[in-house]
Amino acid sequence: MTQDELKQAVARAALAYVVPDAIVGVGTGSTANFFIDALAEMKDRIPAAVASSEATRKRLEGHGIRVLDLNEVSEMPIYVDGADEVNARLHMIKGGGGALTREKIVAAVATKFVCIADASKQVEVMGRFPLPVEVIPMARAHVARQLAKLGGRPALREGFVTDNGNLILDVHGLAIDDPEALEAEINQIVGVVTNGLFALRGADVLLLGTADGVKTFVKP
Ligand SMILES: O=C(CO)[C@H](O)[C@H](O)COP(=O)(O)O
Repeated sequence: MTQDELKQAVARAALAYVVPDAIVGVGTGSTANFFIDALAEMKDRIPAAVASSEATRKRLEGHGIRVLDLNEVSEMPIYVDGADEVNARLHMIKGGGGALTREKIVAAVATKFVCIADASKQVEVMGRFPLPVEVIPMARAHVARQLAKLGGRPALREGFVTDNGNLILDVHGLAIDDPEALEAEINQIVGVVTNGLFALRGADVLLLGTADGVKTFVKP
């Protein structure tokens, strides 16, 4: 199976977690796009969705799915999104598409985070994928110096501005042996909006696309 077929398979499997008559939170990226396309088939059974990026909002609306502002929503049973890396504790690195902050905010409101990923995203130790950090533009150099003190090599994502008008530093070479501690530590740096570690609030369910079919992992 191709990587896209694996992504499509997990996207379809995630439909089983969508709660009829309830709002669904939707992530960003190519796997999330397959989920949006699959969700369109059951759009009559969901009242609306919340989008984690402008790209996702456009794709949902393109399918005729109503998109609500998160501030209008107090309960959301599930949030479905992809990941750049995911470990056995269902901690993730996210933000390859630069939508990490909105993804983290929408996920925080959801009761259950369903991660959909092809098998290439499963890792023992996270960190091969550079960790995205969203930064207020005037703090870019300061934050880069602080990240270097943590042992990372930050690189500005050239020509990229987030939906929030900020910049992304992609941090290479970080040793991520304690993802929860590192997530908290990076978020303490003044000028950081958030970082792409999703460990303090990881996924609750991982649907992993493999050559042997979709495997389900539940947060230990
Ligand atoms: O965090 C993300 C976007 O900010 C994506 O979920 C992550 O980059 C995975 O993307 P894809 O499904 O295209 O592999």
